Amino acid sequence: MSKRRVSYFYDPDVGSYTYGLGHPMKPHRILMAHELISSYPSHLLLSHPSLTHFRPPRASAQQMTAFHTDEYVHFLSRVTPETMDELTGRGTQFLVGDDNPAFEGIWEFCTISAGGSLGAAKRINEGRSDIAINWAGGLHHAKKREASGFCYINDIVLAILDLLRVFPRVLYVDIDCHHGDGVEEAFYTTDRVMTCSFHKYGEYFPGTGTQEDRGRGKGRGYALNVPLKDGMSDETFKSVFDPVLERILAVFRPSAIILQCGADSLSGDKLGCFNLTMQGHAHCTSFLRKFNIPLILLGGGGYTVKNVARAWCYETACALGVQHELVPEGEEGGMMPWNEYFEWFGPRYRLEVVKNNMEDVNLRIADPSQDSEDSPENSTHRI
Ligand SMILES: CN1CC(C(=O)N[C@@H](CCCCCC(O)(O)c2ccon2)c2nc(-c3ccccc3F)c[nH]2)C1
Ligand SMILES: [Zn+2]
Repeated sequence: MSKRRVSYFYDPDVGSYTYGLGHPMKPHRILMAHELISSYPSHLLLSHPSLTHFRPPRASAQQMTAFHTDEYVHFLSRVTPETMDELTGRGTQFLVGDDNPAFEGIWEFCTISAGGSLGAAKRINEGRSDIAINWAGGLHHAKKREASGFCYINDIVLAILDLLRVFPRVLYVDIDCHHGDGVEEAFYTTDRVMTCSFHKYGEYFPGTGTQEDRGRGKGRGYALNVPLKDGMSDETFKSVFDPVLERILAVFRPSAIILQCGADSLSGDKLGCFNLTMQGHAHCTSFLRKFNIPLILLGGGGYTVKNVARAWCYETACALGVQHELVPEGEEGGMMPWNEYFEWFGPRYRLEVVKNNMEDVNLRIADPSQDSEDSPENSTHRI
């Protein structure tokens, strides 16, 4: 495991924001991940000699308008729960539907999330880090002029725009259970950014991301969608991830990479429908790290908070190449050190996300005699 210079961006205020009662998105998970990462013995993670820890400067409105409209950014900087209805024309503009509430501190939350990803891009642009991490980033649904899917400011698009000032070609990889539509849309017509998203497709938010969507004009062939079905397992995922990424790296030859590590693709996620273990999810980080191309790791979805913290802690270790000290190879998940949220990890208190026995629908053989409209489920039952 050769060394990598790693930068870790974290703002201790991020965990205090809440989307409101009953909303599945919990910024508190970022705090839990940080507490777990901090709980490992000194030489391991945050005090590892190759890791530099930053509290990133908050992104400014001006930085955000590199992608978003002035009107939308100005709106986000002043909207409150009280003024939301009036300022959005009863939810018809900017914040559509119940997914994207105007919660207390929404503007500060956006500046922290985007500030971390812009800090990461700066470190990579300066050539001072090989890998830069912002678990508060990865908000891939946010659009130019409106919020979507719990995302308000698209920190990923902002970071990629910054990288493009230095690097000729940027690769974006997205392993969130939901299609990375906001990032794909932003770069759909350029050949300087390749977007590659692995996601559940079929009666699932946001509904985009079919294999046929491959980019437009100069960007044709520079958007890649891998639509998947319920129950995706570690083996299935690896069998499609590795060959697709090998080919992209050989043909596109990216000069920088951003990996969105949405953790709702883990087994048992509250909103997800895949069956990845912590190691299966982290395989993407380890796989990409090996190519020694400047790499940014970002967060994303993830709604079973204890498993989000486990995955992002383990992936921080993968970035440093010390994951086998946290979970000895071949052994079951290692007992985790005592930490602020220890009781959340019961009853085994281990650094593990184990798979369940749900069927991997991706393994069903599509029956060619069925017309394509039928979902594989139907054809299997038809006698
Ligand atoms: C009108 N249609 C119904 C809406 C819809 O189905 N939205 C998805 C949104 C799921 C967002 C997933 C976000 C993400 O995980 O991809 C993410 C978040 C940050 O980075 N990535 C959704 N909302 C919820 C939800 C919202 C509020 C309360 C409870 C809920 F279950 C679950 N799933 C749209
Ligand atoms: Zn998601």
